[in-house]
Amino acid sequence: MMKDIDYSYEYKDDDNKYCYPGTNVLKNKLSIKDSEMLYNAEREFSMARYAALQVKPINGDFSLKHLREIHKYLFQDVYDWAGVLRTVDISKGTIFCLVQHIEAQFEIIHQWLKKRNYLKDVSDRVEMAKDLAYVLGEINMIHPFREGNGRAQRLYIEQLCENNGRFEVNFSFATQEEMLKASVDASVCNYEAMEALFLKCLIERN
Ligand SMILES: Nc1ncnc2c1ncn2[C@@H]1O[C@H](COP(=O)(O)OP(=O)(O)OP(=O)(O)O)[C@@H](O)[C@H]1O
Repeated sequence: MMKDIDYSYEYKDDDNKYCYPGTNVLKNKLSIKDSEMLYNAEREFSMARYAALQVKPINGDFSLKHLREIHKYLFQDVYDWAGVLRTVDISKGTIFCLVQHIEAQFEIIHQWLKKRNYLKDVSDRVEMAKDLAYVLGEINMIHPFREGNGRAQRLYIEQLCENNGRFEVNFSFATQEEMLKASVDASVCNYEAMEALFLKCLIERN
């Protein structure tokens, strides 16, 4: 049973620069000033871009630059700051990485992956689930962007699987609640729920 925590974002005052004055609506290229309309439009645009990247991924070295390129592609229609690291500290019950540590913290994960040849040699499904759970749990805690972290990091993970060649990951096999619980648990270095989520979502290719 999940604790009753408010998972909406909280920001410091300097978040104002991301939003239209007096609102919590993110400034956007579509000039939408209604939060529900923006939510829907942003989902539609990013879904189309997400599908395009699934067909033709952005090649990269799984560095923060690579993740930024993915985010930029996904949100290019909606936000000027697509692909740009956030400049405001954020929390959702969980306090995410402080702005000044984002690059260094991501580099730790990048080096971890590099040492493991970007998981290219993993052939065991359980081992792959364990490694991906760690990577996603940690990247989620970094939360490099003001919005759109979930979508960008899921694509990044899909591309890690693609790079391995033996596995595919289909996140639609897990619910949003399962992802949320797994993410919250991972924030205190408990990766069990995230591993279980990957065991549900990882498919072995023929
Ligand atoms: N309290 C929390 N602790 C840790 N992770 C959280 C928390 N609340 C949400 N998350 C995770 O943050 C991610 C969503 O981040 P964000 O809202 O920036 O991305 P999004 O792409 O806009 O959303 P979504 O993942 O719903 O498509 C999800 O993976 C979610 O599980």
